Amino acid sequence: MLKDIPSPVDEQLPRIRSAVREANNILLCLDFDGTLAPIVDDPAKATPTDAVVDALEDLSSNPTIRTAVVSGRSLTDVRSRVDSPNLFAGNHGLEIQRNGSISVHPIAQKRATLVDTVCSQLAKTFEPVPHCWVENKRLTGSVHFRLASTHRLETIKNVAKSVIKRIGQGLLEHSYGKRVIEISPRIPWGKGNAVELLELSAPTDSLVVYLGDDTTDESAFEVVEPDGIGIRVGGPSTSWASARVRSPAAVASFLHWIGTAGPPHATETPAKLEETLSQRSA
Ligand SMILES: O=P(O)(O)OC[C@H]1O[C@H](O[C@H]2O[C@H](CO)[C@@H](O)[C@H](O)[C@H]2O)[C@H](O)[C@@H](O)[C@@H]1O
Repeated sequence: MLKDIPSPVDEQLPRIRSAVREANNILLCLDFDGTLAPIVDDPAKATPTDAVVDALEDLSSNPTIRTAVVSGRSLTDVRSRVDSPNLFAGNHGLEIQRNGSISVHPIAQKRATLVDTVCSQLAKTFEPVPHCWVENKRLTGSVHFRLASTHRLETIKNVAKSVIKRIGQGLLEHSYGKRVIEISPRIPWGKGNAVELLELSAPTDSLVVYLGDDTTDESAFEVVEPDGIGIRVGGPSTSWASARVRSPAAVASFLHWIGTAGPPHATETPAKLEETLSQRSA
């Protein structure tokens, strides 16, 4: 499979519908910011839409669908914003909550002190820069610059990169998200690996569906496709996902739809489901 521009989900409905109807169980993995919650200027104010909350609550009573949130936020943070899913992965998959226990990637655990040192230094460095600030998430960190002046962006990125390189001593690395520089341990681990672990907590015959909007979601799409279904939230950019929806509003429609079209309701007529999905995402 090659990275390509995903098709609008409506065009992929026949394939998705038959996969969903043939599945005995579904593992539905969901990114948080930009997927369940619209992007907002202040990360502390990010919250899932009411339609998403309703859809997730409906899904929680469906015994054949397990829901998982897979976020770049810390586990504690994301859990405080959405609580009905069955499984959680925080810090881009470095911490996972399943079967009542939390596991943390052992190397990430060892490098938490280094992340803390880098975050403290970056917070001091950027203190005089308006609208540039650091979110310390213990296992990873984020330098936020959503509202910073455009003319400062290159400097912010260069300074952040050099501090991460100098203090991180090759044990930490940086990556870019939506108006954010992510600081993480340099280890071959991402959301895709987290999804593989979460799959162990779902019935073996589960169809895996993943919805996400950002670069860190790509490793999960890559793991899930082509046997499962990757759905990118946003415009027509290249991705490992095969389908796309426009926004968290369309995500809510998809969640409602999959709850209706999923295993226990496989007898719903396709025309009715298509009509429902297109009405909801209009
Ligand atoms: O994997 P996610 O659940 O999508 O988390 C990725 C990052 O999301 C948050 O930052 C992003 O959303 C903010 C609120 O909408 C926005 O202000 C910011 O510009 C975005 O980058 C979160 O604060 C980070 O910790 C996550 O890594």
